[in-house]
Amino acid sequence: MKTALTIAGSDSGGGAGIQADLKTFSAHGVFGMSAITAITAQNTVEVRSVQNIDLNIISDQIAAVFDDIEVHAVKIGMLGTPEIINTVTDNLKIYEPEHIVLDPVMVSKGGHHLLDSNAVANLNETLLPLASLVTPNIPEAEILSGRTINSEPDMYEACRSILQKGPGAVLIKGGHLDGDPNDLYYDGKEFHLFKGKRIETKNVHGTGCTLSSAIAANLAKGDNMLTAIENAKDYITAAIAESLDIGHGHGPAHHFHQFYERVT
Ligand SMILES: Nc1ncnc2c1ncn2[C@@H]1O[C@H](COP(=O)(O)OP(=O)(O)O)[C@@H](O)[C@H]1O
Ligand SMILES: Cc1ncc(COP(=O)(O)OP(=O)(O)O)c(N)n1
Repeated sequence: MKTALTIAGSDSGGGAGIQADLKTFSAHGVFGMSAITAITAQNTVEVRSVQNIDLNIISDQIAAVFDDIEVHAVKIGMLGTPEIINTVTDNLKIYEPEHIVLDPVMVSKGGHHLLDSNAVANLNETLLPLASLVTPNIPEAEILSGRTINSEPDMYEACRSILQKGPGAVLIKGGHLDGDPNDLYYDGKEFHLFKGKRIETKNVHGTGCTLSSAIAANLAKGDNMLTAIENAKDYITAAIAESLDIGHGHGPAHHFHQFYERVT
């Protein structure tokens, strides 16, 4: 059985964070494991409060998994502070997993800051160079690249700037632009536009978490990077198309356990 580890925050509402990641791993037939970096009191409407986890406990969770179990891919989500970023980086340098998908979570859909603004430098300098793939949304890509992104052509220059910070590849997600949600990939050699069709729904909570963990699951199962992203894009599109009207805000994506049976 293939395995994947998510290093991320908990969302009590179950739509994003660790909960979305583990549901996604499971739907892909991958055994999911977790190292929790923060506990958020969150629902489909808002993030009410956040408790960051003690650095030693974060470190111990990662070590406990790697010391015992073969990890085929790692997904990284909410990290919160410069100190948490440094702790995670130090551990990844020790265990050197083959695939690291970094979702540089900064702000929740409801506008709550999930990453200290003074932590972006740490993200750029320490963690980005270790990532096989970094998957910012448009506001995150603007911060990482230092460029304004108003259109698809702007995404190309932002990809180039982010790649210079050292990740193996970058995928800028286009969900926050008007029009169809196309995601742009760049690995220094080629660009690839993963085209989407916009689904009219408010229920898009946790879509970024779901996409990045689906990519990690597909890499764990042996897909190459482009195939892993293509398959993950199909997964998130189906998960949004049949997203759940749970709660009073942005409902969650629907994780189909029969996803592969449905499409094959
Ligand atoms: N309304 C939508 N219809 C179809 N796909 C969408 C929609 N909104 C977002 N997506 C896709 O979901 C994924 C996550 O997108 P995005 O919303 O940009 O990230 P985040 O959740 O990190 O803010 C991307 O593949 C994006 O293209
Ligand atoms: C604990 C936690 N981690 C990450 C997020 C952000 O998730 P994302 O997939 O970007 O979804 P939205 O917040 O934009 O709905 C989160 N909210 N909580």
